[in-house]
Amino acid sequence: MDVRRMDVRRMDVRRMDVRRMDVRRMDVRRMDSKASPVRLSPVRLSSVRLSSVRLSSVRLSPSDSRPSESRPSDSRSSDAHPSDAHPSDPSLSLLDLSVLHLPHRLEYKKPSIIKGRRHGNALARPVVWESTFDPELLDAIFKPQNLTIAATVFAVGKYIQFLKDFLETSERFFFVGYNVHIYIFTDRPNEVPKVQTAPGRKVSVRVVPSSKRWQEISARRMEMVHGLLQDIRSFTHFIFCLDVDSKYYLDPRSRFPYERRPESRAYMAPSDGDFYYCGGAFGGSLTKVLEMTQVCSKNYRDDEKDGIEAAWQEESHLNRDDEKDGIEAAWQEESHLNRYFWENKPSKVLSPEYLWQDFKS
Ligand SMILES: CC(=O)N[C@H]1[C@@H](OP(=O)(O)OP(=O)(O)OC[C@H]2O[C@@H](n3ccc(=O)[nH]c3=O)[C@H](O)[C@@H]2O)O[C@H](CO)[C@H](O)[C@@H]1O
Ligand SMILES: [Mn+2]
Repeated sequence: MDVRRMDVRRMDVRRMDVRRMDVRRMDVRRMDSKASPVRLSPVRLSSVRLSSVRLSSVRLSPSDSRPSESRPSDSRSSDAHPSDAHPSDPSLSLLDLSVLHLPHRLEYKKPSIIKGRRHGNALARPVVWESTFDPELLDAIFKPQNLTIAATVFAVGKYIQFLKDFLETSERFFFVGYNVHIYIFTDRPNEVPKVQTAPGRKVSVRVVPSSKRWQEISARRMEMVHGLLQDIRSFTHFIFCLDVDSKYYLDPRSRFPYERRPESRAYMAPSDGDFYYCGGAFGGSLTKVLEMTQVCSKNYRDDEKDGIEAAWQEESHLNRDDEKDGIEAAWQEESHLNRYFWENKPSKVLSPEYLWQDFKS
């Protein structure tokens, strides 16, 4: 999937709002699940941080999901452990105190994400960002409490192919050191990959009906998750319900999508780089931007003139369009921009809040 082909909108931070855009109307949907070199830049993709790692996701067209005669009541459970119950644990009752109910039809100003980061927003609820918490401190407080964390993940139809990555990266990043129980809902129990789990962690499978409509698969998760929660409520403290087409990652800079071919003037060695800067929002004083655009455009043109295309054409990391003419840096001007900012550090770096991937609007 090429995220560049998706619509990235410029967001005015003063009027920032969660946008709802149906990604299903985009080309991405028609992507063949077999041919899926996913190029997601770490900065570009909206991400969720759980336990200090990013969870990024891709989606497939679930067109080959099979209809099924079976009904929801076919769901089988193989995972209840009532003997583990510790209902008197104080953290269970504490959770209820955190619920705020909105008085009927009260109108109020939209909470600010910007102010909320430092001062608490209109809801007196923090917006959780990296650096607004200290993972070591949280672990020191929560680990001794012997908490049980559950996660649900649906892998129906061909989405089963995502499960291996999901499970393997969960094992490495998702609440490491806690009791973790992952509940897989699938119509293909025989295809669930075997993944080695550390002590205290387990995975179990619940069989659910197939469906040919992805809308139904996605929507019926609420009902099935609800059913599961009834079974596990007495011995589970927290639950996270996750898309299976996700995986956790902590990318080293050697894996940033910089230009990696030494022939290019945008080349970045594996040990180079600070951040991956996206090309969709930059600015500054006129003279600085003038310098920058001059260097980048000259380097781009000189690369082109050098006719290194023969060598480049063989590069496997080129996307299809690049292969055709073989003259562009991996990510065109963005690659040159990244090289430039490696040598000439920008005076300010904007967070991904300033240019967010819009999946929905
Ligand atoms: C990252 C994110 O915000 N994802 C949400 C977005 O979905 P996405 O656009 O990410 O949709 P999606 O195709 O990932 O479907 C959601 C999930 O349903 C499951 N699935 C779907 C199709 C299928 O054939 N088999 C299967 O198992 C699977 O776990 C998948 O991860 O909008 C959906 C609305 O319906 C859900 O709210 C998703 O949670
Ligand atoms: Mn998804």
